[in-house]
Amino acid sequence: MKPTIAPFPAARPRRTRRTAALRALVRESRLSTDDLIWPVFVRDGEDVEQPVPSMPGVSRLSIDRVAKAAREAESLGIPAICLFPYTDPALKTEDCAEAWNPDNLTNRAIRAIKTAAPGIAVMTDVALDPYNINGHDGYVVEGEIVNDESVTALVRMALAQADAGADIIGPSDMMDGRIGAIRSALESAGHKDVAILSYAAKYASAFYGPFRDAVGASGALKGDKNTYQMDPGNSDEALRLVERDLAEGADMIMVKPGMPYLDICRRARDAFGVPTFAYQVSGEYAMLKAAAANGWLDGEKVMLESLLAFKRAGCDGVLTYFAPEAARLLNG
Ligand SMILES: NCC(=O)CCC(=O)O
Repeated sequence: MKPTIAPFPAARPRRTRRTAALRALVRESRLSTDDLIWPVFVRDGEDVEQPVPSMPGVSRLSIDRVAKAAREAESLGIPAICLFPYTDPALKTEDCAEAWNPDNLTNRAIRAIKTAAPGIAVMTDVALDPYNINGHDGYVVEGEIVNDESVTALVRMALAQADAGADIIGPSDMMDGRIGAIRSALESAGHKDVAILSYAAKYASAFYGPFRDAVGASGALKGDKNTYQMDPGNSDEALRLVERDLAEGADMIMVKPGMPYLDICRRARDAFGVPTFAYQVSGEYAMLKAAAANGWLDGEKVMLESLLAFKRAGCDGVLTYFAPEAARLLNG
């Protein structure tokens, strides 16, 4: 669409910016609590809230506290919560068997949330890194991250999460073929209504640093994730991956990280028109929090502006550690 604009002074675009009421009338994108997915870190214990130093305001929560957080999220109008486990290093192995333990942290947390806050959607993460002694999202065999064997394990993990009651499965591992494999396993197991939000365009980014501290993966990770996550220089490839994941049965797609990749959000939205999400990752959160703590930025304003930018870029919603803080402001 080519916008039509009369020559000055017939057109004075400042007319519609003159008052708050006029600006509200012509605003193109809006942020609401409906747009938020809240990522939460789960740890062992009872009544524990352990702050993550590189993510001010974010804590690892014991399951009882996760249930409480879910109730709070529900009352704030946040539609979904996404679980990430901080796994005891003693449970990390080469075969990653804890990943499909029906009683692992994530699966227990799903059940606790379903009891405490049945109205909220529970999203889970599918990748082996929280359970892998090597810190990688797939199996490591002789220094290589092997694809097909990893997919078999990821399917087991996803099935255990669906059995525990997950509403949305979020494969973040970036192995090839995992969406189709998970989709057909879910169908066969009778989980035909469990949705898949595919981390379709997940980049090998340095913005994940604080997250790896939060889930205790920084120490475990040997090497980097460049052979499976995307090269930050690529854009056409992201569209191919989104198309592939949709063809394999993804219901929704994600671009990750968020702020440095808004161009990818826009391209994906325009090309496919499917429910599109972005993940405003830990490093993005940490940057804004650090600048605000120093008084260099207005924390609340940059938070809301950064979240609105995802909507403008075509996203339906955003995974953000700011979710409860943003929701409180949005609810006024
Ligand atoms: N699979 C989930 C992540 O890698 C999150 C990254 C972040 O928040 O930095």
